[in-house]
Amino acid sequence: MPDVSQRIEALREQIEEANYQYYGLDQPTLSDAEYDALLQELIRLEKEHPEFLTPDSPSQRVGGYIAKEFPKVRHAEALLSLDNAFDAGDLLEFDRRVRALVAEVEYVVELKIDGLTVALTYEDGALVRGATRGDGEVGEEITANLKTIPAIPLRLRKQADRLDVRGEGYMPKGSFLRLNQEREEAGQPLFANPRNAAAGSLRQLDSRITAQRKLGYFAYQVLTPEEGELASQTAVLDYLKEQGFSVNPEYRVFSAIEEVIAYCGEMVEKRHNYPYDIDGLVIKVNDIAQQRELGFTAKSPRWAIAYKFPAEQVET
Ligand SMILES: NC(=O)c1cc2c(N)ncc(C(N)=O)c2s1
Repeated sequence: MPDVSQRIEALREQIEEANYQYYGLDQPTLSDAEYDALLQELIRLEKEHPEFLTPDSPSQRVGGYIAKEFPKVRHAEALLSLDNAFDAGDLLEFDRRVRALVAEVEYVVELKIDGLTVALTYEDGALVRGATRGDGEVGEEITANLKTIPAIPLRLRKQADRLDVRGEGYMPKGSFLRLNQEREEAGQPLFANPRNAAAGSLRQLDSRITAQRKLGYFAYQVLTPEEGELASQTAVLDYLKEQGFSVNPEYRVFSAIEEVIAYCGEMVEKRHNYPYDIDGLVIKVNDIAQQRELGFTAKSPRWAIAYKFPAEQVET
């Protein structure tokens, strides 16, 4: 009979691997029943042997920490907002500004998830802090709540002294519909949309409530790609996936803005084809060195722009 600490370690590895397969690779390996059985055994063993409990154990995903308030935390680098483009003219203008500064350019186009931006910090491979965007400079520290989101790894899969990740926390449409049904049955006020529901869920003082909200997370940026010798945005996305993050697979690379414009037109028709809300696309210069050359204006990167889908006629 392996000793308890070996059994606990084995359970943690199996559970985190199952999370990665399900949320990182979208290829589940365990059934829900098998997964729950492992998690229940881990929680039981950690209760019987608290000396083996560690903060990065997957048992912490069920929450249980009740914050009094959310401490403020200053971001390592400001989370700037994106300039917006609403039509082909705006995108052509963006491309002209880019090409005035860099010669050959390639664009990556990613889905703009309608959630809220969340910054994550890992030290020696462990998630040590997570924060909301706040005003871009200072956010709210909501680490305990973020640990309940299986798509956010508690430990990185590859060695990294320090890693700062940006991504979007969101509530899948299915979770939103189920939550509002429960609230309606309980006579509670309904959430207007998945974005509000995600914001409310991430800012719960009781992380057990966050754990029940079935939130998701798509990682899309690292702060210092040069450190990891990541030369392009597509290399950053591959790296994030290797590290165990859930990375949205719907991204395209184009070498001409006309192709980006055509893709934006296609996506207006497909915007409801996903199990989560999107409100546009994010177009970025792919090459990291060119992003550095282009730099930032006072409020936004020069190397990226958000294409916003046209407002829809609300059925009255
Ligand atoms: N405000 C921002 O910088 C961004 C906001 C978002 C968003 N809501 N969804 C996806 C991305 C992305 N894939 O880069 C970005 S970037």
